[in-house]
Amino acid sequence: MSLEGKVAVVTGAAAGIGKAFSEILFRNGAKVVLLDVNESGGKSVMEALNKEDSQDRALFLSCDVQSEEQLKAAFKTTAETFGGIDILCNNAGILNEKDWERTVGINLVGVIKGTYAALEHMSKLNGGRGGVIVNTASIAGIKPLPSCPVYSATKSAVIGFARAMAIASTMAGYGIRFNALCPALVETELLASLTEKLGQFTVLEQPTRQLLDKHGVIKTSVVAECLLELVTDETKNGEALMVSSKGQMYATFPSIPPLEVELS
Ligand SMILES: NC(=O)c1ccc[n+]([C@@H]2O[C@H](COP(=O)([O-])OP(=O)(O)OC[C@H]3O[C@@H](n4cnc5c(N)ncnc54)[C@H](O)[C@@H]3O)[C@@H](O)[C@H]2O)c1
Ligand SMILES: CCCCC[C@H](O)/C=C/C=C\C=C\C=C\[C@@H](O)[C@@H](O)CCCC(=O)O
Repeated sequence: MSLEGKVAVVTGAAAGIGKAFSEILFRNGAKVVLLDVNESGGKSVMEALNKEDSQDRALFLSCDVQSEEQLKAAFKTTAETFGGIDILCNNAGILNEKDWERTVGINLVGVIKGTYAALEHMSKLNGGRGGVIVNTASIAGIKPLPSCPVYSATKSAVIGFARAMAIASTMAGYGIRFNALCPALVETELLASLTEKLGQFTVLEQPTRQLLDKHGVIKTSVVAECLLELVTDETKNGEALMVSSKGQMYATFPSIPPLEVELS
């Protein structure tokens, strides 16, 4: 699928991985709507992108993914401004074991709210053009991080949500592909101030830091290249793409023959 003229929405676009997603989508020809709670960061990413050509293809809208109302308003503005939505990156996320309910609210509930609000514009059942939705999960959603049990749980959940929605979409005819992207450790602010973020699991901070020392961190641009693959390769549906300093690999999940129910 070519990105020329396509309309993409990225949550958590003001910094880190979301900023890199916005840049790669924009530079491949998409119109990109950047959603974030960080207004100054979001506006500066928008302005930097719009300086790259003269078509004003980047738009920042302030939006907290915890709010269904704000998400619906942002998608409505996107559709009215650019004439539809083809791509959604549910990327906004935090790591905070101390405020674990907020972590669930942003990392999991925010992804579900974003997806359902986007379906109103993207699903062929609602008059949309179809397209692709990618959830930013984490390798911690496949290989749990003991110091971050709630974070790990939210990331397993968004992988499961993408896989189930992929089957639902095929069965119901939404015309939307659903995938999850699972990075290892990435050079962003999410890895800063770990001591405060781990809460009662601060006792496990040392082995987590050793993980960082052992494996290092990857650049956001490497993760963005993986997003491009999931968005443009129309054969990818219900996939979880892992990426680390060792390279990239699609996750395989066990089939459970005696319990398997044929759904598609
Ligand atoms: N950095 C890593 O090592 C790593 C690894 C795997 C997965 N991830 C995931 O990647 C995603 C992006 O994280 P990052 O590393 O770029 O972090 P980051 O902190 O650099 O960026 C996160 C962005 O999300 C925004 N945000 C936070 N809460 C929000 C909300 N309620 N509504 C809208 N925007 C909000 C922030 O303002 C920020 O701009 C997250 O889902 C994270 O879990 C990160
Ligand atoms: C505090 C770092 C948070 C990073 C979150 C991010 O989403 C990336 C996670 C990437 C990799 C996770 C790997 C998990 C490995 C564990 O199963 C185990 O091997 C590590 C044991 C070390 C420990 O923390 O106890």
